[in-house]
Amino acid sequence: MRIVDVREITQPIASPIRNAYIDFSKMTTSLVAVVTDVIRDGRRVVGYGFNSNGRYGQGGLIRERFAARLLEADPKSLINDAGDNLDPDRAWAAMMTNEKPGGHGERSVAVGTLDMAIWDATAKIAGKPLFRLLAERHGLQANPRVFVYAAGGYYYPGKDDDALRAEMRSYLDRGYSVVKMKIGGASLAEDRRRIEAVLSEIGGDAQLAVDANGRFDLETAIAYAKALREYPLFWYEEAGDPLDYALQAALAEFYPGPMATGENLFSHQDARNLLRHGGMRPDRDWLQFDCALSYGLCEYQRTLAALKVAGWAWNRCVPHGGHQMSLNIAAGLGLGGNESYPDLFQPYGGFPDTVRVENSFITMPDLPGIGFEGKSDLIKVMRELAE
Ligand SMILES: O=C([O-])CC(=O)C(=O)O
Ligand SMILES: [Mg+2]
Repeated sequence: MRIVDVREITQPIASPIRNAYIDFSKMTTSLVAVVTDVIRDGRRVVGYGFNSNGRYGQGGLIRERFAARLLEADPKSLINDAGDNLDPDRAWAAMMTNEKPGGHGERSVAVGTLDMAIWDATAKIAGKPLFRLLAERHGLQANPRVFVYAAGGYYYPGKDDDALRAEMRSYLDRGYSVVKMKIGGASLAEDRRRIEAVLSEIGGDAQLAVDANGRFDLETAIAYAKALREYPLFWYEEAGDPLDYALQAALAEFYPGPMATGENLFSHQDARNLLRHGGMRPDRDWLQFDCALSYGLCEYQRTLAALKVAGWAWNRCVPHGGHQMSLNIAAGLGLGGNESYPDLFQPYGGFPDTVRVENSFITMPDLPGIGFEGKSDLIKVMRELAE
């Protein structure tokens, strides 16, 4: 068996929303297909992947380096010892041939996108949902019930507090009991007003998390901490620059509630540095590393190993990104849950069509692979690329 083709297309996921750092008016994603010569249920097995929102499509890197290396490798070097399936770690090693360590940049997005497709193909060839394959590999019991929260609350031209409240109410109506909104894209006084509007809307029905997208310097991060700690927030996310571990550690002195960060750390070494130097507290804080931005699931397993060494439980991880790949990792390896964007980044984000959110939990259906075939709008664009 072998990989016979790797395809990439860069697709728009643009919208007029804005967080404290960027707008999404030109946002794109790379959609990739890893085509194999294996037939299952009368169909050629094709693995699919895409990168998470927030970083752009990686067509150049994928086509020039990472897909090219997969196709140039000796096919036998990419499969397992039994010769009956792909070996994602061997494929990962082939992609990373002649890449120096450090300076992770955005090649981690290109590799993470292809890694998603390789794991999708691997689980399909094994005839199992990825979350079950992962649980077996780790000697764990899969738990198809996964916590999900609704992310949104963006700044948007002309959006007033009533529109923000209506948005949050609509997430509650769709089964969520934790919602997230953006802060840091307005003055502290304005953000306080927005937060209070949402808190009064959701009352005791839900909890609110806030996300500053790395906008604040230390002084501003602390000024917000002093204001935010008066509210019963689910978490205070990405206050400062993602690589400023000293800022994060200093912030912990002013913010006794849960902090969250990690979506812009793209390697297990960066994650380890956060745990070593970022003052994050394993009893209450949350880690948001997103495999689709950070070299994929092969690397994410190394990140989880680093967590264990640092004394962190895997259920402190609630990945960024709202994709089914992280849902599988959560269900297979016991993460604390996953992000979800009920109104954004379609058709890539979200759940298979049959899935309903109840009390902020979903149940994973038993679909082979990552489960893309269960989401009709998504599998349609995927098949246009490769089948
Ligand atoms: O607005 C973004 O870039 C997405 C984000 O931070 C999140 O989902 O936590
Ligand atoms: Mg965020």
